[in-house]
Amino acid sequence: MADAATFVFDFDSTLVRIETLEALADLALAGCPDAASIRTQIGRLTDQAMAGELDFGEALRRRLALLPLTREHVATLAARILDEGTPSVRRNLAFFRDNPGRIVIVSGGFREIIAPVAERLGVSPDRVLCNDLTYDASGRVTGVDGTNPLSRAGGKAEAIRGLNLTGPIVMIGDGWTDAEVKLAGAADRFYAFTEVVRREPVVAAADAEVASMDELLHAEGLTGRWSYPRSRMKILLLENVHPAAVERLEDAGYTVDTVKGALDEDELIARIRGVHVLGVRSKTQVSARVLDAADRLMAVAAFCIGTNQIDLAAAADRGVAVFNAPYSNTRSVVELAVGVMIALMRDVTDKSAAMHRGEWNKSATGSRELRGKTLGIVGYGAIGSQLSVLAESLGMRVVFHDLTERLALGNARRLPSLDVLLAESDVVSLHVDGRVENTAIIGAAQLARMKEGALLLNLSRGHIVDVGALSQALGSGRIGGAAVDVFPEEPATNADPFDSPLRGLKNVILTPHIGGSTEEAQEAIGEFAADRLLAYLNRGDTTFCVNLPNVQLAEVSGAHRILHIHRNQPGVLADLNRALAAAGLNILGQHLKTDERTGYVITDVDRDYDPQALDGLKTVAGTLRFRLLY
Ligand SMILES: NC(=O)c1ccc[n+]([C@@H]2O[C@H](COP(=O)([O-])OP(=O)(O)OC[C@H]3O[C@@H](n4cnc5c(N)ncnc54)[C@H](O)[C@@H]3O)[C@@H](O)[C@H]2O)c1
Ligand SMILES: O=C(O)[C@H](O)COP(=O)(O)O
Repeated sequence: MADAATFVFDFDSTLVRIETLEALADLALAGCPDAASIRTQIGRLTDQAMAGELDFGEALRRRLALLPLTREHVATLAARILDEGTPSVRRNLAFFRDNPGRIVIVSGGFREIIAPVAERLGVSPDRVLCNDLTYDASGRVTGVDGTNPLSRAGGKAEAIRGLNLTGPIVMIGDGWTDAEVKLAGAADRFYAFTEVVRREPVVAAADAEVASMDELLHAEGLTGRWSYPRSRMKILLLENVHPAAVERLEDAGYTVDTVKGALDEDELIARIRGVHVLGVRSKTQVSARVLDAADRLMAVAAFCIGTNQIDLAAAADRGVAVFNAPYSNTRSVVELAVGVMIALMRDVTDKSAAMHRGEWNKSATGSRELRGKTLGIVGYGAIGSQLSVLAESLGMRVVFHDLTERLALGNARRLPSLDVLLAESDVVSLHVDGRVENTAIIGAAQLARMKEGALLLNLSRGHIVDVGALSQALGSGRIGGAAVDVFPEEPATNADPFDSPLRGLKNVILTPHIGGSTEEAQEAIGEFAADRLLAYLNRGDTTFCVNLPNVQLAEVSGAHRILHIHRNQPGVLADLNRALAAAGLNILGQHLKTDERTGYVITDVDRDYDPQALDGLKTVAGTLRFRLLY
């Protein structure tokens, strides 16, 4: 049988996330007046050596000579080096511990610092190839043992050859001295390790780049901490999603790309290949065509409330989960609704504009208080019901109409129809969802049923109101004023022009879809939607998913999790369990949830199985998507 590969790891910026010599410099130079300039010189020498521009031995000697380094400094760093482990190395300790005979550490660094890490990883001392510091009688570092090949240029290849290893040798490191090992013929493969630092010449000289231990293990066909390296999973976030989301997703190990504005259908089709998760807000249309062009897509997140811009059924039919952030901007919309109601009642925006033109027009005519007026809320969901509470606290009478049974809060009264509501209300505020059936539910006929001079607010979706009819009703004075935040056609970015029949009309407040655009709401949405995505990607949890059955799941522990999304048709669970049995998988736990369209089965199985056996599960009739998770 062929010998298994030996994995030779560099130390600095590979097994640990620091450059040892720079950390030692920080200790040795504490309180030294020239510290900044010495540190700069050391950093430059390190970079030159790592990029292959300066002989390694020469760079090492020069750097040590610059430092007042003592045995005590070295001991201090050695005592805390275990805290400096590279994140992906720390989560893959099992790989090191399970393969003690297959790991070598090779480094131009120093034995005292490397030894504690080698011990933690289970690498025996004779497989740790590194430099030995020399000290004078007072304990000051004088240099390194010059007989050790690692103190010289090309030393890594020489030291590795000295081990007389059999079988393929895989070198992993971030620096030029690591690339040289393969170039010198002492390794069969070289991976540029870029989790901590990415050096272009090193990547160019490598067989492949790996941004984490997970990617390395995946590339070598080995089992790592995760079933799939997260850094290989691409998340594309459009429409200026809040940085809190980017941070959360990147911290979890995923690769995130961002785009400031929305993309149109063709632009999105051109960008969607290779994307595992797409994040949008209200403007980007995620159509069936887009979903067809997506070859890797697992999930879409609407970093907002509305999901009418996403073809939810088409996504479900492709096993793509869709999430949103249903409550994170509710309060912001409600506050804007209250604000514009008061502004309309007092004609604030027209009066303010006149003042800016130098006109003073002090008058009470047509200005009214909110107190005692009737607010008619159409759509008594999250926003409508919260507006109801605030409006009552301002002294308004509240009536509402909703298609579904909703609990009336406070003294709010449910009305049997939209028409009754329109006839009773001094202010009508629209808070229905953006389903297609709600297109133009407020048109000429409905506006005609409203009280003479009543006000209309639309902070829900643009297509809900026939804006041509509204513009006429406002122009004739039939409607006393309107506040409109959403439009049938909205510009994709701030650089694009805006037009509407509502422009230039008296007592009409137009806002650029900013109902949910507060700092608080955007941050809360970023965090909420990112957390929903992470729960789905990392454990298969579909809580708050808007197009697949919701299943709340704990972290996978001590098992492998098989996620199976299928068309809801008879016999799928039985077929799946037959396939699991045929594959010899031992089921530890199983959940099934269905809706009228789709089924979702989660099966936790014993880890001890032949991975090839899983192929049979993908062929179960009705399968839309299959994923293994651990
Ligand atoms: N302007 C903004 O920036 C902004 C911000 C957030 C949400 N929104 C929009 O606000 C709307 C409401 O959001 P939400 O979180 O309250 O949604 P929600 O789903 O909680 O509530 C919507 C309610 O409308 C009801 N409804 C639907 N169609 C109806 C109809 N024809 N007649 C009567 N009732 C109907 C539903 O039964 C539901 O109770 C959505 O359209 C959302 O996209 C806009
Ligand atoms: O659905 C929403 O939450 C609002 O319409 C806000 O959309 P936005 O994130 O595009 O501002």
